Amino acid sequence: MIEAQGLTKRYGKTLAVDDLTFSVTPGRVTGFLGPNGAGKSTTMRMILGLDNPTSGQVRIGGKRYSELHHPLRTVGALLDAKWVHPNRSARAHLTWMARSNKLPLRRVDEVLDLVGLSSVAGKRAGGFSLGMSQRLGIAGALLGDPEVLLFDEPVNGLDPEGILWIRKFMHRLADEGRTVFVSSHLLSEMALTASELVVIGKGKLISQSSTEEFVARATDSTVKVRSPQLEALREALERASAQVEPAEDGLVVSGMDSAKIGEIAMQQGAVLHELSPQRGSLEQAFMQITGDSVEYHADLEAEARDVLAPTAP
Ligand SMILES: Nc1ncnc2c1ncn2[C@@H]1O[C@H](COP(=O)(O)OP(=O)(O)OP(=O)(O)O)[C@@H](O)[C@H]1O
Repeated sequence: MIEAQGLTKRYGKTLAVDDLTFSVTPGRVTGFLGPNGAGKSTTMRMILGLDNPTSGQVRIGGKRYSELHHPLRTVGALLDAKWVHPNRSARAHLTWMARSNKLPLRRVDEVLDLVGLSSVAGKRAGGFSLGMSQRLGIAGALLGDPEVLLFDEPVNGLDPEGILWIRKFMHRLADEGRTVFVSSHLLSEMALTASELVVIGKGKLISQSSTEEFVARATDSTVKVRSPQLEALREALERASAQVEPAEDGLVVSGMDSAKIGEIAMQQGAVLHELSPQRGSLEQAFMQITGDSVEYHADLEAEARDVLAPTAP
């Protein structure tokens, strides 16, 4: 469990983190979402005691980082995958970490196996691809078998296979009952990875909710309906104050949920061939919620375009 209370960090004139209050619970992946420069890394550094808050506090399992007796057994983190000494092998790097933190050396081979690096354990980390470096970073985070894990932009720059691996691995860690907090500016990625979202912009909390709620709250949900008795159904829905638009082979209904639409269809004796809620994307949700902030809006629009754009042939 991570709990931030009024967490604030000022660097000179820059208010990097502004009165953040949120909590991250065990057993699920919580996404920490916001555009570049929103304050995600600064928040993570404060959670890990690498930076002191200007005001407010953050606790892990009820304690400040500096109060933890065995920090690596409580919280593991991947902040920058490339900080490993390039001439050290993966195994030598993890052994050094285990020794300096008084962790059992048998754990080194266990974590190498967990992240699938056993076969390259003796190779120089400097020759690793980004994906392998991320795995090594994750192995380091897992050395102390901690309950709480923090990952800062873990999929940045990875190929689709690497992204999928990280996503599955995070789900697995959460399924083991751990607290998994992962930052990203990739909105689509977070929709697939996280079931809970802490969303920030300009250092401030925009929302904390389930990913589903975040999208549902911020986008207009509609329901697609197909029926052989379309006209009669359309009239009945309009009489019940739903907004109805024609679609290619049916209707798109807003202002009414699918349960109510199904009841009205039954009363009309209309057969339903389709009754499917259409959800907006996380991108739309973020745009809507942060729409009043021109700076972020532009930034996010560009990001959403990058995320969603098909790659050029
Ligand atoms: N050590 C520092 N000194 C001065 N300003 C800083 C420092 N660290 C961060 N900042 C500023 O604080 C703000 C938040 O930065 P931070 O790196 O936490 O954002 P972020 O959401 O992690 O973005 P990114 O994904 O680009 O890293 C930015 O305006 C940044 O320039």
